[in-house]
Amino acid sequence: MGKILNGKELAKLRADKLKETVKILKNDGIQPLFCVINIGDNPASKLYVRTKKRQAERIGIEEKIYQLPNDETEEDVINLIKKLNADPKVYGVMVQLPAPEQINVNHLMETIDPAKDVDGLTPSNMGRLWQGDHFVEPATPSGIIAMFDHYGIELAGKDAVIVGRSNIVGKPLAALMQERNATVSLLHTKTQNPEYYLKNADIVVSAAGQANLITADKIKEGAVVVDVGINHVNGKLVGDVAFDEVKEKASWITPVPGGVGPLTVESLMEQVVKLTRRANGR
Ligand SMILES: NC(=O)C1=CN([C@@H]2O[C@H](COP(=O)(O)OP(=O)(O)OC[C@H]3O[C@@H](n4cnc5c(N)ncnc54)[C@H](OP(=O)(O)O)[C@@H]3O)[C@@H](O)[C@H]2O)C=CC1
Ligand SMILES: Nc1nc(=O)c2c([nH]1)NC[C@@H]1CN(c3ccc(C(=O)N[C@@H](CCC(=O)O)C(=O)O)cc3)C=[N+]21
Repeated sequence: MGKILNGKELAKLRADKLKETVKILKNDGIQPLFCVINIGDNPASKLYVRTKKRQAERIGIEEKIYQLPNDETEEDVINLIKKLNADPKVYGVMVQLPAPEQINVNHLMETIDPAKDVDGLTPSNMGRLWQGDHFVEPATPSGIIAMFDHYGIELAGKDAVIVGRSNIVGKPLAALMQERNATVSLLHTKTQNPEYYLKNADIVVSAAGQANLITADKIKEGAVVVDVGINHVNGKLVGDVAFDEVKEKASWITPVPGGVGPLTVESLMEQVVKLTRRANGR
C-alpha cells in the first residue's frame, strides 16, 4: 500500500521555518508585502485568495487584495499592475487566474515587473525556468519539487508523466522535473494514447481537473502519484486520482485535500520572502 505524501504537514513545517526568517526581516524594518489582483467573482478564486491571506498572516506576511469587477478592462488592470510595480513597499504582484475573457492574461504577465513576479509566470521568468537559470518558480511546481525532496523521491533517470500542459502547472513542472534529470512527457487532450505513457511512468502527476481520470488499472505497480486536480463532485472535494484504489498500487500518493494544495500556498509565501530579501539585498 502506498505511503502518503502529506502536503499539509510539510507545508506547516516549511511555514514555521519561514516565519522565523520573516521575524528577522521585520526586526530590521522590512515588511514582506504582496498584492493579489482578483478579477471577477469566481467563487473558487475568492476562496483561494482568502486561504492565501490566512496563511500569509500566520507567517507575518502582508497580503493586499485588489478585488476588481467582472467587467474590468484590460487597460485598467494593466494600470493597476504598473502602479504596484512602482510602489517600493510592494515586493510581489500576482493575478489570480482564470481572468474574465475580455482580458488577455499574457498582456498582464508582460506587465508584471519580473523582480516582483511571485507567481513566476512572466515571460522572462518562464524563459529563465527553461534556461535552467531561474530565481522564482511557479508555486504549484515549486511545492511539488519540495515534496519530492522532503520525502527523498529521486527524479534522476525516472520516467515522469504530467497530465495537463497549463502555464501555471504542467509546463513549469516539466521544466523543473527535467532539470532534475527525469524524462518528462506532457500529456493533454490531443494525446493519442495516454495509457501507453501512464503504464510506463515511474512518476505520474495529474493536473487535468477531471475526477477519476487516474485509476489503478492505468498506472504501473509502485508508481509515485501526485494529484494536483481540484474537483467538486456531489459537494465533495476530490482530485483527479481515484485515491482509494490507486493508493493500493502506488508507492507514494498525495491526498486531496491535504496534498499539493497546501504546498502551493506555502510555496507562494516562500517566493514572496525570497523576492523581499532580494529587493533588500539579503
Ligand atoms: N492543488 C493546487 O495547488 C492546484 C490545483 N489546480 C487544479 O489542477 C487542475 C488543472 O488546472 P490548470 O493547471 O490550471 O489546468 P487547466 O484547467 O488550464 O488545463 C487543464 C489541462 O489538462 C489537460 N486535460 C484535461 N483533461 C484531460 C484528459 N482527460 N486527458 C489529458 N489531458 C487532459 C488539458 O489539455 P488541453 O491543453 O489539450 O486542453 C489542459 O492542458 C484543476 O483542477 C485546478 O483546479 C491548479 C493549480 C494549483
Ligand atoms: N495565478 C494563479 N496562481 C495559482 O497558483 C493559482 C491560480 N492562479 N488559480 C487557481 C489555482 C488553484 N490553486 C490552488 C491553491 C490552493 C489550493 C488548496 O489550498 N487546496 C486545499 C483545499 C482547499 C479547499 O478546501 O477547497 C487542499 O488541497 O488541501 C488549491 C488550489 C492555485 N492556483
